[in-house]
Amino acid sequence: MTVTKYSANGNDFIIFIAQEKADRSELAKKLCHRQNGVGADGMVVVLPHPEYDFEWEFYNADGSYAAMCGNASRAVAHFAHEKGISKNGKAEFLTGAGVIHATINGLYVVSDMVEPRIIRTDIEEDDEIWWLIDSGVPHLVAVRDNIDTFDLEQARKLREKYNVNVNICKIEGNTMYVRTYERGVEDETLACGTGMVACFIRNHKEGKVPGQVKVHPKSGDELYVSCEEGVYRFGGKVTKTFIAETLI
Ligand SMILES: N[C@H](CCC[C@H](N)C(=O)O)C(=O)O
Repeated sequence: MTVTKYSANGNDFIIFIAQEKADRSELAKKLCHRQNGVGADGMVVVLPHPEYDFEWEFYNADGSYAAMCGNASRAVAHFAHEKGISKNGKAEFLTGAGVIHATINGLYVVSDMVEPRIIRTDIEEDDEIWWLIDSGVPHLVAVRDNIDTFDLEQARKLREKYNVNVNICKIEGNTMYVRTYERGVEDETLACGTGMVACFIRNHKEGKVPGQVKVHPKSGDELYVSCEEGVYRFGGKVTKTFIAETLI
């Protein structure tokens, strides 16, 4: 089977087209395995849809299904556009969290995120306040002055306790820095789109940042997140890295 590999600022994905929905958890585990497979943080299956350009299935590297993935939404929009599945610089597709509208301009892709939900703003863990925000998938967000260190043991505990992705972030002027421990990868990733959006939502709601910020994830790449007329938008470059014929 031919698969295409993308990196969205270090968050990497295997993408392929299928005609039928299926439980592809085992396949995702195999293909995402860093040594025995192609290696990726997640796997996206592009499926036909009667109303939208396509529908997707998204799986984390551990085979778990997730409703949404911000970085994969940008990568798959570019993939679909290049394949002619979507046209005119736009892609409109159905995810587990709702319909995503993406705009493709060369390698720069912007996804309009689904309506987020601020679930809790009062979670106290280890003497700091975390917000629980669903930006397509659930995220805990803490804001710190310094994110040079990220205690992954603490992140793992919080991930298990709340079944979420765990983010720490800091602000410097109109620039936000984000580090994310990702559910389903069970480690820190180099970027997490819904995590960057969740961090922006907290800081924007707390009046700490304007309506658009530059964001640097762990990879150091530069992306942006904005809130325009109530729509949370997330943009950055994507890179198509490989086309591979799978033998497993
Ligand atoms: N690990 C997430 C899904 C992928 C999110 C992330 N890769 C993104 O870019 O939004 C979860 O299971 O909730």
